[in-house]
Amino acid sequence: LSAQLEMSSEVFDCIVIGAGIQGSCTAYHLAKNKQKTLLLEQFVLPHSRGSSHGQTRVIRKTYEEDFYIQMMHESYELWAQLEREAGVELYRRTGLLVMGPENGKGFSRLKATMQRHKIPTVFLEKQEFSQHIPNVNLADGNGALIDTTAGVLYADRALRAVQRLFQSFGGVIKDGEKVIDIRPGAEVTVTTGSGVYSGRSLVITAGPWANTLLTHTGLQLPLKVVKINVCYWKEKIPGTYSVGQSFPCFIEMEPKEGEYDIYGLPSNEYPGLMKVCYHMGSETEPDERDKQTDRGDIDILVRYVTRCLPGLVPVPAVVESCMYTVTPDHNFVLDSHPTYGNIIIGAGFSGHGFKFGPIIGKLLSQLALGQVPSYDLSPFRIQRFQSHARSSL
Ligand SMILES: Cc1cc2nc3c(=O)[nH]c(=O)nc-3n(C[C@H](O)[C@H](O)[C@H](O)COP(=O)(O)OP(=O)(O)OC[C@H]3O[C@@H](n4cnc5c(N)ncnc54)[C@H](O)[C@@H]3O)c2cc1C
Ligand SMILES: O=C(O)[C@@H]1CCCCN1
Repeated sequence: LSAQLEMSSEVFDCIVIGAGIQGSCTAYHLAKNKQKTLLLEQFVLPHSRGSSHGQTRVIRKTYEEDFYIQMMHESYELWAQLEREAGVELYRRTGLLVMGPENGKGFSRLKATMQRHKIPTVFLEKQEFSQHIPNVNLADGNGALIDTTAGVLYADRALRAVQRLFQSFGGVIKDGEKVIDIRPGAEVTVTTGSGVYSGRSLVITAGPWANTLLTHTGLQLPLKVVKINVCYWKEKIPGTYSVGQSFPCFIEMEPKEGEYDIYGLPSNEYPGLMKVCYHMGSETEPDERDKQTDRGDIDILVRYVTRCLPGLVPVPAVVESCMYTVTPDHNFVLDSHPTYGNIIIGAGFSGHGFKFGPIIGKLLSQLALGQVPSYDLSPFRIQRFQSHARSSL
């Protein structure tokens, strides 16, 4: 068999494993910087088995942490640049409505951060809420604000555009090639089902499969993979919550129905259906995703839709599947390997990484090139997990 393997004699400047949004954006930045780059993907592209598929994602600056807001300023610029380079629309501005307990820690912190960073925000008083946002019930004691710069990213379209641009800069994509071995060294050797490749540096952006690949490098991260039921709900009157009616995306912080946020996007990609999801799911093996049939999150959503979104039929009409790879603090992992400096890791995007794709790609490419990253990456270091045994998840 080994004689049949393609023994690549050329050495790449960099090999990227995983063609989700993070790996594709990293490969794009590397190729644009004239690095000879190979992007390896286990499945035939496009596929819907990881975390980056589906039509839409929320983009927002609405974060409690300063470091995410700072990165999002540049990420918006980089998305706009990608739109220009690819000649396609990737972003649609809708605004983002955030509702949460007025005096709760999360909502107060969010409000303060938005004001401090001067993000264009409208604060809605209880009495004017229904005039601005019809067909939504604001819970007693909840405050509401709108980040007017937020919107929707066309995810599938964005992924294709970034991969195409990467190829236009001379990058090589090999899909349907699962990496089965990694040999660290000054030149890292990567073996797939049909080839052996070497690179001066390696970036691992394998989404839910991060720990499977990291096994080959003697490292395990405290990551929990969960299956998300992506629920679409039918509008009783078509268009009630539609992007055409200027209905915004929304996040309900600390909902009465569950421990985690509930969020939604205006009806758009499937006319007459609005996407409303729970920001957590049940643990799964990435290769056996659909063995996970827990519907506890859907029960939470049914109660929420009944209480807050009276214009929707409170039974999901369409349920798609996606996975989150969650770290204990829900912050990303952006770091070099603790033992092998030329192996770079982007992982644990915890269900909120898509909007950061272009800036994460830039940061991971800087790490791969041995450059000083343009943001302080201390919130994303592997070292922060030292006190976390895997079992503490
Ligand atoms: C339902 C849902 C809603 C979300 N909503 C938002 C949102 O509104 N806004 C937002 O910003 N983010 C959101 N996110 C999060 C965002 O989509 C993810 O953070 C992001 O897609 C993660 O990308 P990734 O490249 O790390 O992972 P992935 O897309 O999973 O990519 C990893 C790739 O690596 C490949 N791979 C793995 N192992 C190997 C191997 N051995 N050999 C070769 N290839 C391999 C996989 O096949 C896969 O293609 C959401 C996620 C989900 C699931
Ligand atoms: O990243 C986001 O914006 C979405 C909505 C909120 C929860 C996480 N996923």
